[in-house]
Amino acid sequence: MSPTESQRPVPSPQGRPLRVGMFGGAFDPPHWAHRALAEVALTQLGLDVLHVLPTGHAWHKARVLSPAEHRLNMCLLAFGDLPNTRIDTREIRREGPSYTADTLRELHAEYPAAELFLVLGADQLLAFKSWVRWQEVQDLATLAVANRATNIGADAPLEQDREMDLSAVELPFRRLAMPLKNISASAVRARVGGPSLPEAQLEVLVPEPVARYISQHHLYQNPS
Ligand SMILES: Nc1ncnc2c1ncn2[C@@H]1O[C@H](COP(=O)(O)OP(=O)(O)OP(=O)(O)O)[C@@H](O)[C@H]1O
Ligand SMILES: O=C(O)c1ccc[n+]([C@@H]2O[C@H](COP(=O)([O-])O)[C@@H](O)[C@H]2O)c1
Repeated sequence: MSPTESQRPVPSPQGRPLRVGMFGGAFDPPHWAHRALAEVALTQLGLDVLHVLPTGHAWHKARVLSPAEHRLNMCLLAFGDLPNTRIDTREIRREGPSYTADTLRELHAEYPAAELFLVLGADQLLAFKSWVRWQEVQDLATLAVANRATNIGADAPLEQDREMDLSAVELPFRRLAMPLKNISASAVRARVGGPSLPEAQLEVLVPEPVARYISQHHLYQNPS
């Protein structure tokens, strides 16, 4: 099955509502922690389908994202072989900012009887109340959250293992159990843009086909 979104309906399971996940991100580039998060969401939430959505216009990010075409191609390479996973291009085709509330509303219309899950990392849970129409997001989907190491800057050492503190979060959310992976896309971009890095070293941070794509397309030579 082609991993890009298809109009083919997801078969209805017997005796329970369909379980549909949404996992959005800049994916600039997609890295191993993104892939691990998609995998634990699929298995721990028992998803019938997971929509992976590269962001279009990320209103909340200060930097300009790499062209959507590259981020989409890298998502196909990073997630394309996962079962029940569709790389969904609607946000990169949408005019204007990517608001998760709009995407979830569309998914709700497409899967009217389904249980929706929004898959995210702890940093985004902590920022959740800054999201546009976050109450609507919460009404439409269960937040499914993996923890993240506290030190996620570009210079973070890979072995950092302190979890973000979610104890003050008053919103209901479901935890996903995932070993901490101190990887961020910022760190990947910084490493590629730093002193020359063999492709093999990049594979510690991103799946091998993504590492090859980054190198073939000379991405992140001038990190921001
Ligand atoms: N190491 C990680 N552990 C857990 N969740 C993560 C991790 N990296 C990213 N995520 C989650 O994946 C989603 C998409 O993240 P995004 O594409 O912005 O990657 P990022 O590594 O945070 O990027 P950047 O460093 O450019 O801000 C978000 O919900 C984010 O919280
Ligand atoms: O809808 C919003 O206002 C909103 C604000 C911040 C982040 N999001 C979404 O959260 C997802 C992860 O964001 P990020 O910044 O970690 O790539 C991605 O799908 C974003 O579009 C959405």
